[in-house]
Amino acid sequence: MIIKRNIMLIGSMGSGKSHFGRNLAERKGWQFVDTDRVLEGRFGLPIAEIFKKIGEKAFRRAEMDVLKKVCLYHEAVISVGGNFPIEHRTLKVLKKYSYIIGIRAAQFRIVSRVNRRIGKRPTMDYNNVHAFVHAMIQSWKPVYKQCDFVLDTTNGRTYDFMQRIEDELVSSGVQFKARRQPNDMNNGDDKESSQELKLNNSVTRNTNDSRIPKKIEAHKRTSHTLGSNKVGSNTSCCDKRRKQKTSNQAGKGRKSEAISKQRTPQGGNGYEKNRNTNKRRRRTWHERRHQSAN
Ligand SMILES: Nc1ncnc2c1ncn2[C@@H]1O[C@H](COP(=O)(O)OP(=O)(O)OP(=O)(O)O)[C@@H](O)[C@H]1O
Ligand SMILES: O=C(O)C1=C[C@@H](O)[C@@H](O)[C@H](O)C1
Ligand SMILES: [Mg+2]
Repeated sequence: MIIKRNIMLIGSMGSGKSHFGRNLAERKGWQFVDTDRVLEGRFGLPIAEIFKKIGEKAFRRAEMDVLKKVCLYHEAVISVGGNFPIEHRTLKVLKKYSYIIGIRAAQFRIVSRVNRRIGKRPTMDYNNVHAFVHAMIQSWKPVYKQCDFVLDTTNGRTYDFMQRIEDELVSSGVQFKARRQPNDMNNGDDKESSQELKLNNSVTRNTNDSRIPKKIEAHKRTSHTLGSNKVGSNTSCCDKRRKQKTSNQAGKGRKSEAISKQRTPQGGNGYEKNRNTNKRRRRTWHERRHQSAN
């Protein structure tokens, strides 16, 4: 049985990823995540503006960062940006969690779709859309070959496409793992999840191990830091504390010894002097009684 967490739609610009992603999520009652919208939310700017502000390299890094996080979502339909350079290595990691659907369309259809909103796609050459789209489709061909399923959206109704996807999911036998519920803590799902994340620590850091109480975590962190970076000072700190404790106890012993020496009838007036501190102290009722008994 194939088990995945979510469905991811990849494909060239204007192929219909966002359009079908939204519809599919609605149909399945799942959440819809569009990496373009996530980025826009993060930067508070439209895609083209983000591009202008931070440049293509930083944009791709930010996009990758979003992808690494959202690919771990459960029961989500995720639409990826249309110019995301999906390499074999990236796709392999994404496939571990996501059922990958490649969305494609014929050149003429893509040209008509991208021409609807000129300027929205920062890397698109709007002066030469046909040639640009042609080259883009060629570059996507090898990627579609690695998808779990490819949907051609050139002609047809959205409803029918949704039905085709559902049929394909049934025939492929893929099952989607639901998000862990709080009372499922001991069913091993949580353990598996953190192992997966550790295995792919290039994907994301495991920060959601809620089983470790915060105090213990903080303690662990402190002892780790002290233990690894400042071994000497940690040891001496403990030693100092231990020594102080011992000397306090010893001090108490000496004090009581000094007092007991004064517990003599010669002590007289109900007061006694501590030889160490040279201070006078009123004896307690018990001490006075004991003294008089002596
Ligand atoms: N099957 C369809 N029927 C009618 N309109 C469609 C269909 N598919 C996509 N569109 C329209 O085409 C345009 C581009 O589609 P969409 O934004 O979904 O593409 P995309 O693959 O997400 O593109 P990008 O990679 O740029 O984000 C949108 O205006 C969308 O409404
Ligand atoms: O031109 C581009 O590089 C982009 C265009 C849009 O399709 C976006 O989906 C994408 O994130 C970036
Ligand atoms: Mg889109």
